[in-house]
Amino acid sequence: MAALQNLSMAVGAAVSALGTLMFMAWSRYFPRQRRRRRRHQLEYMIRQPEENYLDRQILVLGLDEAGKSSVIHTMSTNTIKSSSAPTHGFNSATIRSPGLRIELLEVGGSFNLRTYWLQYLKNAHIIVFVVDSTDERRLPLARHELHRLLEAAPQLPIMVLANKQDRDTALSISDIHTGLSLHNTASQRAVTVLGTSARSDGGEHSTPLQTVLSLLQEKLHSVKRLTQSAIMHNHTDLLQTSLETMR
Ligand SMILES: Nc1nc2c(ncn2[C@@H]2O[C@H](COP(=O)(O)OP(=O)(O)OP(=O)(O)O)[C@@H](O)[C@H]2O)c(=O)[nH]1
Ligand SMILES: [Mg+2]
Repeated sequence: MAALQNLSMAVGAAVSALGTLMFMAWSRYFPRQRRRRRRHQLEYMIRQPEENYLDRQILVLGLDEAGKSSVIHTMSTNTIKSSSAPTHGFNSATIRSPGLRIELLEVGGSFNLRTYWLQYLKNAHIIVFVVDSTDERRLPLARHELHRLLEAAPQLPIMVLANKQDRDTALSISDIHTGLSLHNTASQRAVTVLGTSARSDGGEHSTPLQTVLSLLQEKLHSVKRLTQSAIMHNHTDLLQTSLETMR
């Protein structure tokens, strides 16, 4: 009888120890699961706005001294820079606006760097081609470089900025348009030419750079990017079939 009593006490103690262990395991495991779930929800909420952005790139090209860095500075900071050093390589700034994260990327305009321009077309959504309106002597060279881009990527929108309109010696927008032979472009899309100044408001023939930025933002909501195979020289026949959507 005593042996039976001892056995039932031992079984009772074992059951209670097991119950305690199971309770401890349960209470440790579930709060951790809940914490993990809450952390995932939080991470998702933090990531959400990023996922709603469209990443867009504006490729800013043009001859050396045209004013590319100055234009990028004014657009991205809404301030005027009194001087600017030549870009040895590239230079960039990021602008955020509702639904867009825009990278303004300049590749320097010196002779050596111009040979690399075409390599940057594949990531661009729009080209902004900056021309020094006071540099009449090099307007034919600017035309040559611009038409090289137009031929390499006929589908890519291009906006030309006739910059330095604040200067007395600046050519008019219509002179720049003619000097760049834009009426001769075989490309299907019209190339917009806007007068600008990165130094001041540029007077009555200028479009403020913040207005230019708004126009670009509008365009960037709808543009597509070209695939690598669409960036070619003299093989425009394949271009029609090589467009891909961004998302
Ligand atoms: N008056 C005037 N000067 C300008 C304007 N934009 C740029 N500049 C000046 O022109 C010079 C060249 O400007 P940058 O912005 O460095 O030219 P860039 O096209 O970036 O030149 P690279 O980097 O060498 O290819 C600098 O001294 C600028 O201050 C403008 O709208 N008006
Ligand atoms: Mg520069």
